[in-house]
Amino acid sequence: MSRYAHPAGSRHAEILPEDNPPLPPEDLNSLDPRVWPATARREDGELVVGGVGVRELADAHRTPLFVMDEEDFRARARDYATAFAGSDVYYAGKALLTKAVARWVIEEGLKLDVCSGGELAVALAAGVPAERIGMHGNNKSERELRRAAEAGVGRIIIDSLDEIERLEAVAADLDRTCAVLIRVTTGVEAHTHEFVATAHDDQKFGFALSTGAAAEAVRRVLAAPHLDLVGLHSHIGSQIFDTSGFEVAARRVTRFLADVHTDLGVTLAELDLGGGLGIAYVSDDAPLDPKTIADSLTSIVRRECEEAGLPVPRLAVEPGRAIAGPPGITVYEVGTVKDVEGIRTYVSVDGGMSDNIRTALYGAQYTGRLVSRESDAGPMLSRLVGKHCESGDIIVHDLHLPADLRPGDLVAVAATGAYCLSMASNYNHLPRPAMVAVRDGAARVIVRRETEEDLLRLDVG
Ligand SMILES: Cc1ncc(COP(=O)(O)O)c(C=O)c1O
Ligand SMILES: N[C@@H](CCCC[NH3+])C(=O)O
Repeated sequence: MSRYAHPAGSRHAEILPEDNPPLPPEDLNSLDPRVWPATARREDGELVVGGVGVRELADAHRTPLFVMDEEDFRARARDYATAFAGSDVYYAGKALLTKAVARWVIEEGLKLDVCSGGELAVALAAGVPAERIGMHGNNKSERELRRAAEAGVGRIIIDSLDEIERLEAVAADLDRTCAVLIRVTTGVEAHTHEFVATAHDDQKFGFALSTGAAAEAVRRVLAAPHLDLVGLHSHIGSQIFDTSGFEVAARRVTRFLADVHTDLGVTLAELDLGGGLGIAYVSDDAPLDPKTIADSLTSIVRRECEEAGLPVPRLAVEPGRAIAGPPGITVYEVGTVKDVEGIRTYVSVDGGMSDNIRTALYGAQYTGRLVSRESDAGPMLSRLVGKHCESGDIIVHDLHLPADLRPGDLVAVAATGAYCLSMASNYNHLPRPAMVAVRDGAARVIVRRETEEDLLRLDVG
């Protein structure tokens, strides 16, 4: 399973990925529909996505190139909206946020979660109605809070006592009331990498239920005249493949809703259970479908509320990866193929950790294929690496590519739509790649490639 690798000594060490390299796939040219975008197929041997061939894309837009299957992205957004009808689905913009992406999610009936002033600026520039935006962040500055309050965002998720004071002061100054949720940590440890698990007690997000911090936050917000407490928020982690963690978290938060009701006489109307739903990075990952998740979450919250004699709150979820990840691929050009005798073959491509930091950061697993042509050659166990000055600059640790792979071939890595462009850097002064949206045989640049001028633009010498 493509869980994350874990640092030595981590308490998650029991889920380290297998040390043995995977067996070669039966067919090196196959495109598993669980992993590749919905419209991906081969035509005359070449990968075509959204009706556009990768060679044409690479020639027109160069490589590395992020290619986003727009119809697949929209369909995934719609599936969430349909499965969670009657609830709110906030697309988590941290996964991937561009003006086009923001418009797609709004057109498909979702709302948008941002977690910084920069993401808020993109959302507003895209024309997203402020009331459909929710704002997260464990250290929102006064400036960010002011911008959000001035714009009239629909809700702000409170993450610290300092923020309660800060937002109250801003709202008072603007003479308006801000709707807020309180982010609570439930003590649920999702089975994921410790850098991305977010609901255990010993971390920076939210207010712990177990220590009384959450109850104190509720009291403070209720006492703030310009804050309107509408609900609670809980997010348990990322790349989660089963609902058990959500169920425990939902139960604990619902019990806390009941305590708030009994102790403070306040009925909170909203419950946001966050994002974190896993996707298939490799073929043996088995993600849950939105309907299963929706049914499970709604029934557990309903049951808990009935038992506690509470009205059922309006639910919200915040999927990011599950919408943006699978429809995106990265197309690279092979530059060098180096056989380190008796060990493995290193295939170097024209990007690397600057366009996909997830392998280096989390030990994330990916899969890839030769996509500019088909090949009958046998499998060559390869390590797909970038062009950065780091030996950890690895995109895919173990990947079977055809043994006749040569410089100039195009290789695509699947499921890179989420947290690749959004976490991209300019390390070694590599310009960040473009992203093109492909749909119905047409390609449209939605983020242009950086140039050397862009790299020098901020360097004022
Ligand atoms: C508060 C919050 N909501 C939503 C998400 C989106 O998570 P994912 O992209 O895994 O669905 C995250 C990121 O983990 C998050 O921190
Ligand atoms: N960036 C992470 C997920 C963390 C999201 C924010 N809580 C990833 O690529 O898996």
